[in-house]
Amino acid sequence: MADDGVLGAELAEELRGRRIDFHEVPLVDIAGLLDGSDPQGVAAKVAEACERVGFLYVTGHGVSDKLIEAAFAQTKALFDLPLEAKDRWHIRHSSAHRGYVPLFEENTDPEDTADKKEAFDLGVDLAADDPDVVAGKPLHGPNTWPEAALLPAFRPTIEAYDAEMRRLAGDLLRAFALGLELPEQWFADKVDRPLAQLRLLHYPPQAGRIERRELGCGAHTDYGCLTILAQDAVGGLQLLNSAGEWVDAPPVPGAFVVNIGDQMARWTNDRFKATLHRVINVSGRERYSMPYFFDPNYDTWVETLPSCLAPGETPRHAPVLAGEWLAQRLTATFTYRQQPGA
Ligand SMILES: O=C(O)CCC(=O)C(=O)O
Ligand SMILES: [Fe+2]
Repeated sequence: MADDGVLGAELAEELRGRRIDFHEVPLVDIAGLLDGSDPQGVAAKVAEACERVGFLYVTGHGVSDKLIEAAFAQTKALFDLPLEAKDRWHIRHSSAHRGYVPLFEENTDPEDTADKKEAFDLGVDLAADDPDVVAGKPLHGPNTWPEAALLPAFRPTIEAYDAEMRRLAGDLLRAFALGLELPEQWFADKVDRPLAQLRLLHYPPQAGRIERRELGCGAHTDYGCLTILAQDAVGGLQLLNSAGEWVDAPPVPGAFVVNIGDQMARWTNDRFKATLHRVINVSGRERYSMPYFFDPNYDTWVETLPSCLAPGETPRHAPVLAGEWLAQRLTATFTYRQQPGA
């Protein structure tokens, strides 16, 4: 528990219906899914965690420690650059929501003022002549890359890490499908041109009494299918449990934090839970994290899965077009997207 006493009550109120029962975040080793020895057994554990908590730690994921460390090192090197350099890659210059996001640009919780974190946002790197890019499809386009002369290892390292995240997201979706009594590949054609976002995040240390406007990341649920988070050893991620208490999700060496986003909750009629979480860095140290948000293809309709409806039960959510949902959530939380002409 790391509650400052200022925030809990107010933030808990608006999400009362979504609170769930959990006292700790389960840890699931998914090696038996990856090597094919026990996909059903892994899927059952993953689904249980998604149903009860909406968050799990994942080990046995096959991503090398070296690659994770290298990606963190590049993340730190990027944020260590002077603001004038980072501002050249400001996200407002991108037609596809890619690039540098300064402190307080983003506001994940509309009850707050803004987030005390800086970010660098990447996505599926599409060429300028890609038909969807030419057609101006929202969120489709090229990444913004720092000049190679400044950070030579940044692009190759981050591209390698991004590829591993995409692979792992596909593996987790196979587990989700099996856990939801669907064919293992059920999600595959809905996510083969995904609106995946890799974000590199930096949270400066916070001290003293922390006001709502100065949370590292305000209370929110994620917007997509699933999130794979690498966090450094500093800590600061909290989840809201069923009793309205914020509980810590501390770093576990070698494990990713995986959580369910809004679209998977909608798909499953809330059988899989999109759980509120936030970040407050009271460690006195710089904190870095790398969440990978895996969202379906822009044109995928997310509507209640028949396998998630009991006889006589009706869907709780209207169908949404995945890309429109994501674009709306981003516009609601990023100041630059709300400017005229953005
Ligand atoms: O930095 C973290 O630990 C989590 C960040 C997060 O929840 C998000 O970016 O959606
Ligand atoms: Fe999040």
